[in-house]
Amino acid sequence: MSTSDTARADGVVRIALIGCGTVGSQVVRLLTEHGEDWAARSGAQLELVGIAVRDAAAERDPWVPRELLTEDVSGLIERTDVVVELIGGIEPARTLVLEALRGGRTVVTGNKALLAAHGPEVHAAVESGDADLYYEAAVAGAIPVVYGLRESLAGDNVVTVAGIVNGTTNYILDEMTMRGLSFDDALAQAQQLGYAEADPSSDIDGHDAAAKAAILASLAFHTRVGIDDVPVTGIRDVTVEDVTQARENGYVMKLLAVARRTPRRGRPAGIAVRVHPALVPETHPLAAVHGPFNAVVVEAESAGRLMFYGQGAGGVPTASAVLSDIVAAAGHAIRGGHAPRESTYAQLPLLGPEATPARTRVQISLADQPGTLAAVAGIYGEENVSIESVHQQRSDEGVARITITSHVATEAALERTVARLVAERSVEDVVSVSRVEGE
Ligand SMILES: NC(=O)C1=CN([C@@H]2O[C@H](COP(=O)(O)OP(=O)(O)OC[C@H]3O[C@@H](n4cnc5c(N)ncnc54)[C@H](O)[C@@H]3O)[C@@H](O)[C@H]2O)C=CC1
Ligand SMILES: N[C@@H](CC=O)C(=O)O
Ligand code: NA
Repeated sequence: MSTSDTARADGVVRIALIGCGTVGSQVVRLLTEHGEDWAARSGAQLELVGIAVRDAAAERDPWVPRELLTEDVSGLIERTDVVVELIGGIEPARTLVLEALRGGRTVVTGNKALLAAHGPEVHAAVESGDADLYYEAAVAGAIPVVYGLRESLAGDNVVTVAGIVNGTTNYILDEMTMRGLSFDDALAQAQQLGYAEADPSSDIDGHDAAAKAAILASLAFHTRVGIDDVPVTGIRDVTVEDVTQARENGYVMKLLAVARRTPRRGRPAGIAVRVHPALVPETHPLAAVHGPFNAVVVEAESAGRLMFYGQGAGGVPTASAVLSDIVAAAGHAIRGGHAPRESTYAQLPLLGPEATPARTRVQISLADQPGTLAAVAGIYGEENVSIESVHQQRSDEGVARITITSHVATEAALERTVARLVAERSVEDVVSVSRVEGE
């Protein structure tokens, strides 16, 4: 008898929770507080049969039933239909998720690190075990963007996905921009509020956003994209001066995950996925995303532009996404049917820097003499980078501060341009190089 046969026989879907931290504890609360609603919506009685923890004696939130705590994870998995993995990280999460799926148990997880690093293995286990995999919480917390791409946009062709998908870094950049807080103080607050990963360097260095970008790109473009396919720059080097100056010039600095499909403006077919800080015009909807909030803008051929906005981090909002997956899984266990499987039929190639579209805003200090600006413009021209605007801020003691904003060029051409600016004799300093997105 398979696990869903058992569930169908008695109408009870047995749930194992692995990990009872920021998100897991809220899942326990919501499961117990609103059990009647979940039963009515899924047609199943949801029974939390155990909570696997590392230390059963540790202090817990008052609503966590102590009698359900166990340190025997495998023993717990064997007794259940749906396994909710909320420990995070690669091991032992990978082994436990594979064990559950191969045993025919549906898995609900918020673990983007695991999915982005071991997606093929996890999805293969889904196929082998005839169970389902749900991961709404893995990308942008409460925002139903996994559902949106996997189900709502299954009848469309996505062209671009661009968003703020890490609450911690958005909180930090926002506090630096709006309140002038230092990076360290803003990070400490984000940790206290439960937004940051157990190891916050994965937020700050962009790896959490890169994992989410890989998952979003895989869903959007029906192509397998892993975390190693995503070039990433985090926000560790962003200073209060950078964000302040951006603001003075009509931009807001955001850590963006961007995934684009070409052909676009005559470039070859493929996809480019990136995570990096970028200047967004203050009139763009992403500029208005404050605090730990996330937003994902999707452009699709027929639907046009869609924007998903909401809370991307924090125990309670993330638990909402986990609960929606649990209710869907329970409904399928009782009534039949499956969640959509991994779709990778398109297998579009990943574009390198020579084919990846990008724009930059470069600030240089330039000797204020005849012909120096022409030399700089010549470098842009020779590298086939079209200049959108040139702005001279001031000229002190024979040195002019110039800001050059490019049109869309390739990443490689922009990198060559900057390297040549650094080597150009009349350029005293390349003060900053920022990506520009969203125009
Ligand atoms: N906190 C957030 O805002 C969000 C978190 N997520 C994801 O949800 C998952 C959980 O995140 P959090 O609750 O924030 O993490 P957390 O660090 O607060 O909780 C994880 C819990 O798992 C426990 N644990 C670790 N290894 C274990 C093991 N072998 N057996 C049993 N328990 C074990 C830890 O002791 C801890 O209590 C992660 O994959 C994370 O990326 C996703 C979206 C938002
Ligand atoms: N650490 C993450 C939490 C959810 O994924 C974030 O800050 O967004
Ligand atoms: Na989500």
